[in-house]
Amino acid sequence: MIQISNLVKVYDTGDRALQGVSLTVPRGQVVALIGPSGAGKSTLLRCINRLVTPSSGSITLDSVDLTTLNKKQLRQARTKMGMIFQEYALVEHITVLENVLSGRLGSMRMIPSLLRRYPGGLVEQALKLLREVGLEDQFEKRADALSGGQRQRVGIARALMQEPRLLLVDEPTASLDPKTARIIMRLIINACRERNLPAIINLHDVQLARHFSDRILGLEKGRLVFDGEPGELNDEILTRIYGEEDWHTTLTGAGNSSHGLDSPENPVEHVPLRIEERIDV
Ligand SMILES: Nc1ncnc2c1ncn2[C@@H]1O[C@H](COP(=O)(O)OP(=O)(O)OP(=O)(O)O)[C@@H](O)[C@H]1O
Repeated sequence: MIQISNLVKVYDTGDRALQGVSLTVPRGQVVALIGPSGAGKSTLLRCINRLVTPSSGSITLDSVDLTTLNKKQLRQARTKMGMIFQEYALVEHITVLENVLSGRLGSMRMIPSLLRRYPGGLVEQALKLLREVGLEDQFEKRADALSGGQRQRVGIARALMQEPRLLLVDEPTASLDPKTARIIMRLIINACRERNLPAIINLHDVQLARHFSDRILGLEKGRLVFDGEPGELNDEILTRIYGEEDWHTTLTGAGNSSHGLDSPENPVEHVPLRIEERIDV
């Protein structure tokens, strides 16, 4: 469980990116974080993994206050936070398998980690994760020989390799086509369901957020202006978060046939990937 209390971040430039954000995400809950550009979504994720130092407030992951840790404790805490990035952040010149294994480097002892000597059990675990994301046949390929969708699958497997207690996901689908985006979201959701893993997913795509998350948080100018179930999102709330727009088409999917998403009242709970989804991307 992650608990955030009255989190404030004021950058040196004076930008007040977060202005007192409080929230609790219990185990197993998948939360979509939405909001306009500059609302503070990335800052919130970066405060949690402490790439950014909060100005005040507290962030507690499984009873450990992340804001008061020294360097060594922080390194340890980070091993329990799996990150998935928009641009994948893979090491291009090494194999898919090595990229997945690298998820474990942070929790290995110094010398084996420097030499990248992974115990046999870890290799089996990485291969199992590659099977889970549908990439078992590609384990020897170099990362730079993969498509965007395949790269994101490696990113997911690498984050899961950490055996995290929390997943932090920053725009996982922004560089992908709509169908691949759905496949990737489904993989993330299924992984969380299976592991009872909480996740905070920063998303620009409101339809994907409504379709795949358990809960939606709306940030605007550093403040939480919505916290509710996907089905509660309506024109009025979207206007509060993003400003005036014809939100009807976004909410109904009208005029956006490429997504063709189901209604949030009938969400995808745990959907196995179809055969073509395992090999297409
Ligand atoms: N390193 C930084 N230094 C100074 N100001 C920053 C820094 N990073 C972000 N900001 C400011 O903080 C505010 C929130 O930015 P943030 O990137 O968290 O928003 P966001 O919701 O993630 O936006 P986007 O959706 O465009 O990525 C903005 O006003 C931004 O200009």
